[in-house]
Amino acid sequence: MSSSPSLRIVIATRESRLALWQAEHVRSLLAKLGHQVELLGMTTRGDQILDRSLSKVGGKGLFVKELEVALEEGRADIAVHSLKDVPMDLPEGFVLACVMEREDPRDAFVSNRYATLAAVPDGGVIGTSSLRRTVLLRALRPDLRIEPLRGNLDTRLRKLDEGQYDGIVLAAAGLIRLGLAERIRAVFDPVAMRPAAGQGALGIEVRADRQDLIEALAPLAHAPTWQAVTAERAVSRGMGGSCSMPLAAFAQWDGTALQLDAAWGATEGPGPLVMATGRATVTNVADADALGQEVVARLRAGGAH
Ligand SMILES: NCc1[nH]cc(CCC(=O)O)c1CC(=O)O
Repeated sequence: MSSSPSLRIVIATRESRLALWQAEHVRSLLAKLGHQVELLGMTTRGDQILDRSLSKVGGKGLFVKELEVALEEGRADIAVHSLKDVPMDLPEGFVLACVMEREDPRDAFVSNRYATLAAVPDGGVIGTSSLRRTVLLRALRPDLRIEPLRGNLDTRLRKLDEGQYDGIVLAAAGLIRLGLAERIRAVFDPVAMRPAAGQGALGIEVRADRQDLIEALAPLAHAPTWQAVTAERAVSRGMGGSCSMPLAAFAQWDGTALQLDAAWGATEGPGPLVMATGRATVTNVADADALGQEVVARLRAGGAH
C-alpha cells in the first residue's frame, strides 16, 4: 500500500480503444494503491485527422495538447500517454511523473497470407504510414511496395482484412494490450527493424506543481524502462526528431549494460540509412542520457543530420 494519502485523481485520456485501455490500466493500479480514480475522455486534433499522414499535419504534439489543456485548467489531474507519441520536450509547466514497465517494444508483422515478411513474394504490398517503418522495410526488402495505412489499430486491421495489403506492420504492444496478440504472425528482430524511441512504454504527465501526484505515481515507475527510454529519447532530442524524420532508437538491457541501437534515414526520398550502436554501464537516467548523446554523435559521424 502507498504511504502517500488517498487522492481523488481524474485521468485525461484520448478515446481510442488503445488509449482507453491504457488509462483504465493506470486507473486500476492507482485504485489498488487506495486512490479514487475517474477517466475523462477527450478527442484530440490528432484523432480528428487520423486519415491524413501525421507527419504532414504537425506531428506528435497533436495527441497530447488537448490533454495538457485539461490538466492546465484543473479538469483533469494526469494524462496517460504512449511514450512514443510524447514530444521530447514537454511544454513549460509539465513533467513526466513516471514511466511504467514496458510491454513488448518490437514491431509486429500481421498478415492473412504470409507467416513472415521474408515469405512475402517480390512486389508484395506492405501497409504502414510510419516513415521509420518505411525506410527500414525498404532496407530489408527493396522489392516490396510500401503503401500508406492510417487510422487506429482496428481500422488498420480492417483495411488488412479487406485484402488491400499482403501484410502490415504495427507495434506489438498495441495489439497485445487490445487482446489481439493472435493477429501477430511474427515479431521483428528489434536490431534489424529498430523500434521508435519509447515504443511499448507508457508515460504519465502531470503539471510540474503537482508534487502530491508525483509522489502518488512513484510506485508505478519502472526504473529499468525509464532509463532505457531516456537513452532512446536522447537520440530523438539530439537529432531534433519529429514525425517527419525517419528515426529509430531501441535500448535493451544486458545485465547492467544498456545497448542502444539507432537508425536515421533521410526525410526526402531514397537516401542513405545510417545505423549506430552504443553500449555502456547505466545506473541512472543521466548515464542513459549520455549513452543516447554518444549514439547521436555516431549517427552524425555516419552522415545523419
Ligand atoms: N503511432 C501510434 C501508436 N502509438 C503507440 C502505439 C502502440 C503502443 C506503443 O507503442 O506503446 C501506436 C500504434 C502503432 O505504432 O502501431
